[in-house]
Amino acid sequence: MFSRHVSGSLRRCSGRFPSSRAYASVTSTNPNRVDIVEVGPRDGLQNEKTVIPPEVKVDLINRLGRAGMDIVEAGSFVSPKWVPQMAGTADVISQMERLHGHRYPVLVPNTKGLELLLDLLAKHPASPSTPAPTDEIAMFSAATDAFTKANTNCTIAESLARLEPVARKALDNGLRVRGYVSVVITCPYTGKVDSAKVKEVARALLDMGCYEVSLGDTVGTGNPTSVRAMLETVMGGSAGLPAAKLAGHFHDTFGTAVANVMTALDMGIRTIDAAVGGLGGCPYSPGATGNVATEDVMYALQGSKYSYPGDLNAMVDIGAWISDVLGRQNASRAGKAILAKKTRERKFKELEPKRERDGGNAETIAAKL
Ligand SMILES: CC(C)(COP(=O)([O-])OP(=O)([O-])OC[C@H]1O[C@@H](n2cnc3c(N)ncnc32)[C@H](O)[C@@H]1OP(=O)([O-])[O-])[C@@H](O)C(=O)NCCC(=O)NCCSC(=O)C[C@@](C)(O)CC(=O)[O-]
Repeated sequence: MFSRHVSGSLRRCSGRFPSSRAYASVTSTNPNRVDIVEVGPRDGLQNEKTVIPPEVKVDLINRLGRAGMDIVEAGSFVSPKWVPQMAGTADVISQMERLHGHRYPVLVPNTKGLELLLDLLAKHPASPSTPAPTDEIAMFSAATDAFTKANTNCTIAESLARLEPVARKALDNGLRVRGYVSVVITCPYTGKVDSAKVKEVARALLDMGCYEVSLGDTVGTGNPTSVRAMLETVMGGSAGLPAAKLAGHFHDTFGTAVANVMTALDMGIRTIDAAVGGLGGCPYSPGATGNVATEDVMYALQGSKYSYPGDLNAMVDIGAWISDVLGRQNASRAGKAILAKKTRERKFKELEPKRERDGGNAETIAAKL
């Protein structure tokens, strides 16, 4: 089967959710700079049917970094009994290229996961030439008990109680902490989700010291109307959460993920999670498809007021490469269209000598391609 820049200063957060170690998410002072958290190597690969060899994961992360993706979620320290695809993250993050100014968050579900990570970091300290494997964890809860139980074997309240000491210890060890709330629109087990619950869980994660909470439409049923309504609840009212502390994480099950990204940006959110080639899915969200494709987000933002990291053409090539390696369809619409255009242009160029020889008409030949 396996055949084959941007860095900016981190701003300390202030205001409603003070934490001496917390950081604002936006790495640029440009108010229209969109941070893309490339989640392909983690969210993308965790749902593959076969376990991906560490060298493929390392290759993917290295390619993404070289393509200018400056925040790459590199893996997770979860139970291998629950998500075998993420076993070997320690090897991956100690072997991957660590580029200065880039961030490589890893998912941690409990104290055990954090301890495994801290042991690894002790063995691979930063040096003047090489940054530490990571300086950031991501913790996750959800907006329904049913999903939290399926994903982490506990209720929401138990998960928050479990995560609180993880956040404290991570912050004490100089790590940034990001949070996730899953199933912010629909739960695969209980249906429509109450946005007030999303707000409550996101607030709890921010209060623990998360510098940002990513709101996950895990099932991918959201559309601009439901996403807007959810964000209005989360961000609205006197106790509304600030857009600067939120990120959007949209799966593309119903083909609305790019529209949902644009809705989130419209509402002031400036951090978007995306996966190259539209990889991914959550093992505990049956029927959901991959994340919004990074290439599709980049393409949608072209010519807009928004700037973003990374090189679209390089990402298109990586999307094609990893889809090929995994033997799966490339789920990026923009990626496939750009590749098809590149193929047409290459063929057109290859036919140039023949065209000249035959006195052929360039437009006629181009039309045949
Ligand atoms: C939370 C637990 C561990 C509870 O699982 P549990 O079975 O209740 O935990 P446990 O403490 O009884 O441990 C069971 C076994 O796992 C081991 N163990 C325990 N913890 C770890 C660890 N950290 N690393 C390595 N091993 C661990 C532990 O040592 C023990 O091993 P044994 O004694 O049987 O040999 C489990 O449910 C789990 O790992 N869940 C993770 C599920 C997951 O990764 N889901 C995908 C990520 S979330 C997501 O994708 C959504 C998101 C973020 O993308 C946003 C969105 O789209 O919504």
